[in-house]
Amino acid sequence: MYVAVNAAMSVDGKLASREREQLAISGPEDFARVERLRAEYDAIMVGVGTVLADDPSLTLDDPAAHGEPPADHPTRIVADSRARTPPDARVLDETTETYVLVSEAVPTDHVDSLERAGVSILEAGTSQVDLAAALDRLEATGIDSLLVEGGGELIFSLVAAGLVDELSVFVGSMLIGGRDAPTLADGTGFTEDYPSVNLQSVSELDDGVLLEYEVDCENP
Ligand SMILES: NC(=O)C1=CN([C@@H]2O[C@H](COP(=O)(O)OP(=O)(O)OC[C@H]3O[C@@H](n4cnc5c(N)ncnc54)[C@H](OP(=O)(O)O)[C@@H]3O)[C@@H](O)[C@H]2O)C=CC1
Ligand SMILES: Nc1nc(O)c(N)c(N[C@@H]2O[C@H](COP(=O)(O)O)[C@@H](O)[C@H]2O)n1
Repeated sequence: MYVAVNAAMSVDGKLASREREQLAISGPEDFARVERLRAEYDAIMVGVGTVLADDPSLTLDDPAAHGEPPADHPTRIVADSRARTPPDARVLDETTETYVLVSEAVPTDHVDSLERAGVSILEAGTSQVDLAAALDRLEATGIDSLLVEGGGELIFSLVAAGLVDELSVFVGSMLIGGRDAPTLADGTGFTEDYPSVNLQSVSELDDGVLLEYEVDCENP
């Protein structure tokens, strides 16, 4: 499966405030670019931390704006080992299909309530979602391309597992600060074998800069 990561960060590398409050780091040009990007992918993925913090919809704002016939909304995917996604989360609405990736540690009653909300549950991994196994199984359902929008914990795990092919980051002209504010790649961090990223393009957008990289997914 082809995996791209897209996110927006401040100049100091933060995705949100230390209170994990969603911030508009992107401006209108970058949000329009993300809308076009979403239409190019079979599925959009986030971690449950982003669902709990932002309650995103992960749908297209205007499917008709992408041509004729209108674009399909991408499938939505949440990495959520213990199925903490609230049944009334926007990502579970009826606009399009949603997979929640869980692990063997998931409480049965959480699965039951998500299944009642119409969610497809896919189990992979023991305590946390085994992302490589889950992506293989999603590919078997016909999902060949995936756009990951965050957050930092999920992005780190995907990079650490060598699953990411490309990375685009909008750097907004703001500072957020805070040692506990989420960054582009959180998790445990690397101490050796730092993944290499190859700069492909730099462009000015809104009041910031869009950086596009190819990620060496063979060498995490
Ligand atoms: N500026 C931007 O572009 C974006 C900003 N954000 C911001 O980021 C913050 C959320 O990021 P963050 O807290 O890092 O949360 P994430 O969205 O990265 O979700 C992390 C959670 O995903 C679950 N998970 C399941 N499997 C895995 C795995 N294999 N590896 C890692 N995580 C896994 C874990 O919960 P469990 O163990 O329960 O499964 C984990 O705590 C919010 O403040 C949001 O506003 C988010 C997206 C984009
Ligand atoms: N590209 C981008 N720029 C920002 O400034 C952001 N805060 C985010 N956040 C991501 O967008 C999701 C919101 O999705 P919906 O519009 O509700 O579909 C949010 O959850 C983050 O993944 N992205």
